[in-house]
Amino acid sequence: MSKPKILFIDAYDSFSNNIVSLLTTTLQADVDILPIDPPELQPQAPNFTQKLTSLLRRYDAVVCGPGPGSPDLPHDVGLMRYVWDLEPAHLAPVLGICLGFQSLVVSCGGIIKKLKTGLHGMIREIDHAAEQPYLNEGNIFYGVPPFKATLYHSLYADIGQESIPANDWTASKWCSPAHLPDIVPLAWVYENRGDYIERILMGMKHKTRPFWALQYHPESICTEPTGHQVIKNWFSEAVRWNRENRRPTDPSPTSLSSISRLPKSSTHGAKSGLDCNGHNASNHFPWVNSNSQLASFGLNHHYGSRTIKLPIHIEVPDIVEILQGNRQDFIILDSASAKANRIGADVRGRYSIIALDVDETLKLEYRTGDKYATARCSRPQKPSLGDVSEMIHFSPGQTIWQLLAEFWTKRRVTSSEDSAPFLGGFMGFTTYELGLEGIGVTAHQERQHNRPDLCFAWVTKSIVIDHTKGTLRIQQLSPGESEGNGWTDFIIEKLLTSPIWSDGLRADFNKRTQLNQLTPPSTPDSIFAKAQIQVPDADEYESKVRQCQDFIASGDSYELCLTDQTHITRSSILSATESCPLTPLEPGKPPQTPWQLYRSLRSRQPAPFGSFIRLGGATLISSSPERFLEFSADGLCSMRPMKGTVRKSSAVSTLAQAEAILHVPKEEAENLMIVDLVRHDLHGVCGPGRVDVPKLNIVEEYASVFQMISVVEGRLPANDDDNDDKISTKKKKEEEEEEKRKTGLDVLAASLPPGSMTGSPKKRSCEILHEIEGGRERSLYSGVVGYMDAAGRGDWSVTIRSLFRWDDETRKTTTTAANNGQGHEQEVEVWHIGAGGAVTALSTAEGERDEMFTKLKGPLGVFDDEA
Ligand SMILES: C=C(O[C@@H]1C=C(C(=O)O)C=C[C@H]1O)C(=O)O
Ligand SMILES: NC(=O)CC[C@H](N)C(=O)O
Repeated sequence: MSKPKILFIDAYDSFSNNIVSLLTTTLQADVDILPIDPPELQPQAPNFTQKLTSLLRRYDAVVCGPGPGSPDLPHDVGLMRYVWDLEPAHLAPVLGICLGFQSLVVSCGGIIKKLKTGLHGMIREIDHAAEQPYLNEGNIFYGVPPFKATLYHSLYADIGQESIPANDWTASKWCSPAHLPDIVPLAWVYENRGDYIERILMGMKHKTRPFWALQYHPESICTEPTGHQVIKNWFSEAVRWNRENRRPTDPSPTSLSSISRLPKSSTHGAKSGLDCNGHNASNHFPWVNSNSQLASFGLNHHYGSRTIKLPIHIEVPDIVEILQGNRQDFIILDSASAKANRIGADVRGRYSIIALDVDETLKLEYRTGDKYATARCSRPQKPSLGDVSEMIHFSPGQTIWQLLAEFWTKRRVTSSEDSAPFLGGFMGFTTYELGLEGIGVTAHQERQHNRPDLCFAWVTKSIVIDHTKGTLRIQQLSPGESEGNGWTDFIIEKLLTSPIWSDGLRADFNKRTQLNQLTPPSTPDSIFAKAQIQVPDADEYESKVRQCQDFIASGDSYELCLTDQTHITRSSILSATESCPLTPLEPGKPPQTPWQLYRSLRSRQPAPFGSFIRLGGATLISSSPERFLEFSADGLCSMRPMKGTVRKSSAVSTLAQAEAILHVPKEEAENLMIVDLVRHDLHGVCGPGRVDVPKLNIVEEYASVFQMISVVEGRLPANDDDNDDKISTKKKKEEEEEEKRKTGLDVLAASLPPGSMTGSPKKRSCEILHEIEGGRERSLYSGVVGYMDAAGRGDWSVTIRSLFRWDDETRKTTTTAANNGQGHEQEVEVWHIGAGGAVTALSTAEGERDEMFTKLKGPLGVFDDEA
């Protein structure tokens, strides 16, 4: 028997791929995905109905999915509302889910209203018609054991349920209301609102047509699997209806180009040669294979390394200070919390990675909206020749991700069993705005700058520190097998003979005197004293929280990660072209140089994903606790969304106390919403049935806060996977070839911006946040930082709890000296710190304001820290 075919109509929800996965795995079906507003199927077009019916005929059944907004707004439901009203001869069996459910209710004459308080990520016992034989005909809940399900909605169906007296409820709850004869209720949830019980319709069927619908989310990780029986029952009913009504079907594949598939289901009708980012596989970048000076950078390199013991007193910045004076660019991924975690099983941030000689490496840069990327490299050996740069033009359909993938794949190096997590390869950052471009949100005003949204350096010389083993590995990718050796010996010699290596106490003294000489001599301390700090206005922030809650109440979002930025303006220590002095902290003085700010932040707030980055005109100093995505060369992708924050205090100082605060429905729901969103992102690249949640809502301890995290894992389709579709055509082979190429980079590209920084559904939430946050760029904040190495592995953190500045954001101001009243001109630099938190229906404005200021406190504190 051929596989069932289902059409899923997607209303731009961040849970859609989870539903497609559920349908594919529980029904062994092929599921095609069609957005609610495909350009080829416009309701105003003259032959729309005919086109729609001929499309539906190709499927055994249709699912109308969840989504932001209201079923009363045509723009929010698009195509959905037309499937209910087709002529009887053209009907197809349909299952509506959430927004799809509400759309069916509206088509039957029901009214949609706002719940007293939205129920997002709330898990409730479903009261369903399991024992109603008289409803047996089409009762998809019949015989289903009790189960709990996750809800994600602000709106509900009013079918007159409130007017039924309590003592009539049991007898009437499964009866069609007299004024809405087409609606047969099949399931309810009862929500205790304190002074009354709200009755919320959770399931229905249409009296005469083949339509069923669920208000809850059957695909959520917290909906009990017992509930999956409802999906099976629905599909049996759909098949029965098709058979009994001799519904005409059309086995030919559709030619609609808006239709897509998750990877690894069978191939009919899927886009050929296009991956999740719309790359066309056959449309390669000629630049990558050209022999231009930059395109051949790092090709045919071999790996060499030497490992030495790391003395206990040596820290990551010490190593950089020994090896990297007088440089402009830096990339340091610093697990500053690792030392604290050395005892015990917690290996978050086990490694630190220092890129060496970043000035001399190749950098690839891209700015959103551009149709090209730039490769650049400086020539320190021949400074008179200046920097080299090449423009790499995109042809239609090409993206920066494809360029990176091609460049990366050509530089593959195999790793041995005991290799470091990073051998060399890409390291860098992306901005929040790069992520917005990927999901089609491009509402930003004309940009007043020319900064890159992505800057990756191809790092060939690096150091990996294993904090658990206490070792340091010096490694190089170099053209000849043994060419690296001389260099690694030289670096080891330099480390071992440096004064601080062998003698911790003496070294500390030496380090200070030695490096003090690097401090620009002409910088009077008074200049630094007055940093102007502009923090968000507390009342305004609270009012923004309330605006978010209005959008949540109207059904436009389920959760919004609201953020704001603090700006610190102070006299400039570093101009764009200058090297970055590695000045140590000076006792009794606040940090001045970027390096001192980094040293200060890492000791104030040691974090597993800290970093110091100077690249592409940006300086980023981060103490991020949040891993975004880690992937292995063989396709295991692990994401670690973080939601739920408690500040450490005398009242909350132990893990048990924090757990008591965080294991409450509000916090768990916030985290669950992002877990389901991340599952969707991963399903989109890994395919149906390939995503699991090994950890849900685990509380972890950090330097100044406790955080709740979850772990979501996806397995990319492997090369040798069985495809149960037996049809072997040339086209299928090509598609399989294409899918084989999926790597962690595809997951990275498909998952930005990080869901924990947007809220859900991602696209609509980002549009709303853009409006509420005043259209300002978040820039590096809410982007990601990390690496993907030459062996195919990667690790990325979310850029939070950090400060950043751009070299081009300096200006001249005139200041008046206090002692003589004279004005003098000086250059100022501006640092930015983003902070925020997830707003839900259950948030309070004061609570969110406090959370934002708590998160701001750590990074902001470095400006008046005294070493
Ligand atoms: C928005 C921030 O943090 C995000 C929001 C969190 C929350 O709402 O609990 C937790 C971690 C981050 O994903 C921030 O640090 O500025
Ligand atoms: N998940 C959904 O489909 C939600 C539907 C609708 N936007 C609501 O909030 O009620």
